[in-house]
Amino acid sequence: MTATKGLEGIVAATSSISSIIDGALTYRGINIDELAENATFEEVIYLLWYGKLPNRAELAKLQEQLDQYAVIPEQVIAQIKLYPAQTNSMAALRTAVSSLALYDEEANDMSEEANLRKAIKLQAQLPTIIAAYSRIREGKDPIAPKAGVSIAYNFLYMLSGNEPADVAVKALDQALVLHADHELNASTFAARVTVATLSDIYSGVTSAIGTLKGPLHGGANEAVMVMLEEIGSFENVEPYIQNALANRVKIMGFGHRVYKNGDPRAKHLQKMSRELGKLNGDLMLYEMSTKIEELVTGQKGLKPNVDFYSASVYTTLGIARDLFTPIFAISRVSGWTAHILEQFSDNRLIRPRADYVGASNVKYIPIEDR
Ligand SMILES: CC(=O)SCCNC(=O)CCNC(=O)[C@H](O)C(C)(C)COP(=O)(O)OP(=O)(O)OC[C@H]1O[C@@H](n2cnc3c(N)ncnc32)[C@H](O)[C@@H]1OP(=O)(O)O
Ligand SMILES: O=C([O-])CC(=O)C(=O)O
Repeated sequence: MTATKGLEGIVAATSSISSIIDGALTYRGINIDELAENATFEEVIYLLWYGKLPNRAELAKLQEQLDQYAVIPEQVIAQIKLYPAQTNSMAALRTAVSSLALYDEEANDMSEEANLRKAIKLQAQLPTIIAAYSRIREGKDPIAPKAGVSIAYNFLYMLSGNEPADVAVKALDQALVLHADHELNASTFAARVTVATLSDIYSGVTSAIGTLKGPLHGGANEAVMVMLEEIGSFENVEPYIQNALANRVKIMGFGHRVYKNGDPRAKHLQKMSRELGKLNGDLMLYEMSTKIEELVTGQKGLKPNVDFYSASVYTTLGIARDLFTPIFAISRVSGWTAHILEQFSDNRLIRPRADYVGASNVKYIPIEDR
């Protein structure tokens, strides 16, 4: 038995949810470019869960269900109020999502209907949790979700209490479409491993949130913003990046395990970053980002991934840096739950082997002789 470090190139599941073939990403067979240009996030959620685009009645029913479940239990709000002031936003989300299960009577009901209902609840409640966490730490009261509006609208509304601008809602909605699913990425794999033991869907999503948090995965969008802030000016891009590359420092938001010729989602976020920058009358972050891309791609051949331009997009939308990865989770919970439902539908325990490289034939030494 020989191990493949990081399971690179290993096919570990069959799935009909999303594919990456020859550098092209599809959700249920539909190219991401078409979805990014035309679909709403709610249509994508339906597509991922049910395998087809919804008609008007089906979409209206999903909207009704999301409205019905968007309010989070009072006890979860009360717990968020007790989190220490400096709590990491993804740790807060992970803890709050785990505690949702405590107040859901059907948390351990493994029937298909209950699992689908819990997927809808999770999708509806993640934005409410993150917005509540954001307001509570600012010393403000959480704002209740509105009915009849999109997840993108509701999230921006619950953050500020103001009606969000159409352009902001549209940009966030497109970002949510682009982040919704991505084959067997690390957090989705973690979710599938968890539920393949026949553990519950809340446990699966909690595992996934913990996995998305890391800077080699979803945490990279926040790390990109940290880098942009450290660089601070367009003039400083070149010396900063040259120094980082010379010292073999990883440039956040570049490279990908699967895409070697570029992430098809990045161009949409780049375009959004430029358009929002123009509208705001401030293209500095966009221009710094394109300069970083020119240098990193030119010298290392590494291309930007989905996390790179999302940093300037979210900042231009006025969103706090540490909410970037939680926003990724608002989107990706649609994919995680689709994969969890798929795993349940044809389950087998996921239990690979390890190539043992430790010592052998070692004798036990009594404690007094050590
Ligand atoms: C939504 C997402 O999860 S997208 C990914 C988000 N993560 C990031 O943006 C973090 C930065 N990128 C990375 O760390 C990596 O490219 C990963 C984690 C995405 C992919 O990792 P892997 O497939 O394991 O590639 P690995 O880290 O082995 O890199 C291969 C080579 O490219 C280099 N490399 C890869 N990414 C980068 C980078 N961002 N900056 C500089 N060098 C890099 C590595 O140093 C390595 O070089 P070497 O062979 O000379 O040692
Ligand atoms: O697929 C991956 O390894 C990471 C990624 O881009 C994603 O999860 O969107």
